[in-house]
Amino acid sequence: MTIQTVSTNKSYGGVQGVYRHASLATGTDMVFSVYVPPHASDARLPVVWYLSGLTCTHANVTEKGEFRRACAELGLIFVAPDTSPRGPDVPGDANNAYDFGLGAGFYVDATQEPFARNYRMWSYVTDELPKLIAENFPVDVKRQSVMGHSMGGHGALTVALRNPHRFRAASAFAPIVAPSQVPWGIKALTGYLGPNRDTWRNHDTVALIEDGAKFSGFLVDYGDADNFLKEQLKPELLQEACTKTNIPLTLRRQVGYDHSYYFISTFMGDHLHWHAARLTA
Ligand SMILES: N[C@@H](CCC(=O)N[C@@H](CSC=O)C(=O)NCC(=O)O)C(=O)O
Repeated sequence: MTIQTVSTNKSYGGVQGVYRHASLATGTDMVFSVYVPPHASDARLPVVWYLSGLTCTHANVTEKGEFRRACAELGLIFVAPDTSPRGPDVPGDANNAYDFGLGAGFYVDATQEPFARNYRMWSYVTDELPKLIAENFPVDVKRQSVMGHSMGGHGALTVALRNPHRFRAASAFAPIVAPSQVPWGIKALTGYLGPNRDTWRNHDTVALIEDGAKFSGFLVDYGDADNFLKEQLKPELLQEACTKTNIPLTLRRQVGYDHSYYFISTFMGDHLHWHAARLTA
């Protein structure tokens, strides 16, 4: 599997790169970013996966996430994939809405037409891209963790719950925790997976926990001035599910913060320290 370098820039002594490759999973070219901190030439470093939210490409967190200083200090590789396949032949939302189709892959493998061929973001982020990263960057695959924002927070939590032995830590900023119960998720899961709600449970954090999935613990931050909090995010449902099943959850209400990258970048350092503590233990 070959990758093409789009750009590299030195930052905090490491290298921020953007790369393109032909994805077998999605049948399209995909672009992702990787920050590699300064390291000894023979070192293998822990890797943090960051899954982005609706409307994002790799670029949003890369340009606004303010993760590089902490990653350089802590010796963490930071990988940011795109959120959907893209290209002239890739179908999107019928009305060009921002919450389905392009930029809104929801980290599932679609089974419904016309999305099933390209919208395979679950396979992409859990299988194809990890192999590509392992082949091309100095990662220690035994030390991986995952984090995300909003739709990407949903992705991070579901990826962790379904792969508890691969990921040593998982955290989220303002995640969608119960997509089966909120408008963004109902639209996406119906469109990609069809109307049978049984098939949605594997892609719903609260449902996965109710069905017995376990994880060592989560760190979740949300802002109490987030416009999406009450209708789409519902962190109280995650709290209830974790309490019932004894999954450790650090759920923090951040006063005055909204849904934006001003919020994410404020707490990014906290999350990376939390990940590093678990990745280097
Ligand atoms: N355009 C929409 C809101 C879109 C939005 O807020 N996207 C968030 C993620 S939301 C959940 O997944 C985001 O990260 N945007 C990119 C950014 O750089 O801020 C609307 O107007 O309501």
